[in-house]
Amino acid sequence: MEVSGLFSVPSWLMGILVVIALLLMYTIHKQRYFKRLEIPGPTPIPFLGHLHHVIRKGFQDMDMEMTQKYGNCFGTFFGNIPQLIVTDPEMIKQMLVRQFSEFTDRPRTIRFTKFFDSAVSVAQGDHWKFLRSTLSPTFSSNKMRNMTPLISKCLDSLIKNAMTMSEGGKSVEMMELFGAFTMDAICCTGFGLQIDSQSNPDDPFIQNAKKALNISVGNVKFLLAAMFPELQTFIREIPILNQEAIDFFIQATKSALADRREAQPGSYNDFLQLMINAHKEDGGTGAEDSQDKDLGFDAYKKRGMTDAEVLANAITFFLAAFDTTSNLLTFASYCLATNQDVQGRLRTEINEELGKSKPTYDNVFNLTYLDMTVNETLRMYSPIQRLSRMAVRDTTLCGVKIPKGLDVSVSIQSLHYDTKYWENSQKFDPDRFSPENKDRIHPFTFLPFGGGPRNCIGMRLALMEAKMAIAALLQNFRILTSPETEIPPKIDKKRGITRPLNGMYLRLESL
Ligand code: HEM
Repeated sequence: MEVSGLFSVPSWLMGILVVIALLLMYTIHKQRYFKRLEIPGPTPIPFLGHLHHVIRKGFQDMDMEMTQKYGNCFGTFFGNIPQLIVTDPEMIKQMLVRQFSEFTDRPRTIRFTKFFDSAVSVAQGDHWKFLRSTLSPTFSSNKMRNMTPLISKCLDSLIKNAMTMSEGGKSVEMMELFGAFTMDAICCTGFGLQIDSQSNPDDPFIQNAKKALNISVGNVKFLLAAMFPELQTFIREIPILNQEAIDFFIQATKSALADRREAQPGSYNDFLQLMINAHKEDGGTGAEDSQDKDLGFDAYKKRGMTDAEVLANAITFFLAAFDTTSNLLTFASYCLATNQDVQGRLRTEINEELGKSKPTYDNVFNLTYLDMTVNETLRMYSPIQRLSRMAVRDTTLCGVKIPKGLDVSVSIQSLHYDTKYWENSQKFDPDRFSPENKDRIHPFTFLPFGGGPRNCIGMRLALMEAKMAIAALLQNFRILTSPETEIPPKIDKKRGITRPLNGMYLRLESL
């Protein structure tokens, strides 16, 4: 082919150049999204957007650096998918609470395995409303109170395990200690399963939970979906979770379900049972039953939960509860080891209020300084770094135009470290949350469990478990740093969950 009569280019090369030009036009058009809305933000790289920052720095550091530079509302790109990052408390309040009806859904930025479309965390519209209203009663204070004996049993194993691991003054890897405790607690409170992963760190539940959560974003389907969001209708199965591990949990849940069907009515009082009660035998079966069309709230209620929904939600609870709660405990122990004054004050409170009594739901929720300490740990090391909503229709948020479908993400850590709201924000200081100071905390600047009607459904369970475990640990041990303790701990940037990169080694001295 002749170009302007000057030189000739083979047609195959011309074809390639045209395709490249079209692809470039596509990505440039996509990435002009925020320019069209007049929203500031860093310049994206064609196709990748800001994915290279996510991979290199992780969400936490990327969000904090960009917030410093572009303010509390700016646009970024996950591949070619626009994401508005917000840290303005007023905008957050509007989105999570006041304008919730316009932001009911979480974006399916990348549509992972179709199986999870039936999970309460992923479901949208009336399907979410139905699942949330069916599952919420499981986490009432009364249900939590009734679970005290189950957690108490797991605490006995935690203390026994801590004794063994710390024998001879050895450093204890706290992620391992608390990972096993959290797994035992989820299994018994959620599924009535008595596993003792604390005596057996190679327990398949622990191993598979770790495997399942080892999220990999380096696969071709994932990158294609980020670069060409339109293809997501066709690319529905993006295997970022480890399928072998998910299959393990599917089998474990199926066998727990089979046990229930043979058990006497009233034998179980956990959330698996609640789902079974809401389950309809002639509902759909199998993962294919996931929701592609919205039936409407009343029709869902009438239909009850399907097999696919029971399974997807059981597994979601496993996964949502494991890393979050165990990392909260890991960082709480680090904060106590590096702040002996706080640890001393907390032990005094525990001794005065509990003495030698075992921690229970009621007695730990009465401990003010424990609550302050847990909150400050959650501020500094929020296990979840971002929370997201999607506009279900065109709207505005505090004057900013938000088109339907836009992913609006709140950078939790940027908020938690913002010196406008938190004086000396790098300092661990539980007194920020004292009854006298609490009222001075700017609303919607502390969001470890999210906010509004779609906040964390498991918050009460997580706080109960964490508070009972800290109280039991301080009744039995002094937590100290060891030569292996990394101060400050490096954070694993490759995960959306805040966890130490190199483990958390501390010493536990028996009291
Ligand atoms: C320290 C522990 C935990 C932390 C920090 C945490 C944090 C969060 C956050 C930030 C969200 C998003 C909220 C929002 O978008 O506004 C969330 C949602 C969720 N969490 Fe948790 N979580 C924890 C423990 C748990 C536990 C123990 C469970 C279950 C047993 C759980 C189940 C869920 C579910 C199912 C959702 C989605 C709720 C919905 O979409 O309706 N989480 N969590």
